[in-house]
Amino acid sequence: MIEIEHLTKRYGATTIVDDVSFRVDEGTIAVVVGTSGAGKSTLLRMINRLIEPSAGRVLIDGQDTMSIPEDELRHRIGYVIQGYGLFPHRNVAENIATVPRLLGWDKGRIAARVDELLDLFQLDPAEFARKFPHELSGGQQQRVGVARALAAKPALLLMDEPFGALDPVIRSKAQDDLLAIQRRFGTTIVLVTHDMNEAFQLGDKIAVMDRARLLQYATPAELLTRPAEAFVEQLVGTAERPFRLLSLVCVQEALEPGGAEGEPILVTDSLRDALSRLIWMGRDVLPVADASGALVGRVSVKGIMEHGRSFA
Ligand SMILES: Nc1ncnc2c1ncn2[C@@H]1O[C@H](COP(=O)(O)OP(=O)(O)OP(=O)(O)O)[C@@H](O)[C@H]1O
Repeated sequence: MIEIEHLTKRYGATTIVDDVSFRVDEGTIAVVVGTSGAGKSTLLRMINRLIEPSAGRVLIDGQDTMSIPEDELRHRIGYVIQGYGLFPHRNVAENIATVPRLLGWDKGRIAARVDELLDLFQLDPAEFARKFPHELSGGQQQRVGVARALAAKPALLLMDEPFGALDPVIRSKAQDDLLAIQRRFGTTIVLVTHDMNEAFQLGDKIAVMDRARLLQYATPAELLTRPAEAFVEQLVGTAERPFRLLSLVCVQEALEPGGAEGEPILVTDSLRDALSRLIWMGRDVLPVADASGALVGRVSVKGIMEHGRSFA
């Protein structure tokens, strides 16, 4: 668990981060959103002490980061930035091995971890381990950057606009991959983004910042249904509200008995996906299947609409 308490950064008379407090539970993702210059990156960098706070403190599993030597802290906290920050003269395997090497892992253990991560990020070790960053696409560099940050199994991963440079298709895949890997390793993540869709897709909790202050820290559903201030409401986008809410609910929640014609949708898909498919196919009902492919019922436009109205 990470606890941010009254964290503040001042440069001269200007306050960049103003008395920000929130808590990130173990194995969850907190996303920090807000306008440009709101202080998001500064907040993130105070967590691993790349920037020293003017006031306040950060606790990792109850331990004050000020009491942890800086190099140890950087090993315990992975850090991914836009542009990936890969070492240009080191190949992919060497890049990923950076922190395990500093920690003195033996060669066999490092090699096994590098292969495991390359596999996980769908980069064939035989093809990619010896390549240099300039020989990779942007999406591949991004994956190597995240793999490197995860190499020594950090307790916490900080990500500053990690997908900012990717095109929309690769970006969406990178977000899905991050979620899958995060669920697998149980990594705690704090991620900064400009992109509200990304915040809603990834965040267990979302922190909204504006002009150095934290306006609200809440689950995506709370942010949509109970915005603390007009600014939050505006940022979330009132027109998008029902669709964002539907994207947070599984088909399971609106499952009805009975069958229907056509290709089934999964119980774990979102109601937004289901509605989109229903509209596109010009149908009123779709069959629903579970992970094994067995039909378990159906979902209807009417049922989804009723669900959507219950949010209001
Ligand atoms: N070393 C510094 N000295 C003075 N002001 C600074 C310094 N570093 C950052 N700032 C200012 O602090 C404010 C917040 O910067 P920060 O990068 O944290 O914002 P941000 O929310 O991450 O912005 P963006 O989304 O545009 O990256 C900005 O107005 C910036 O100009």
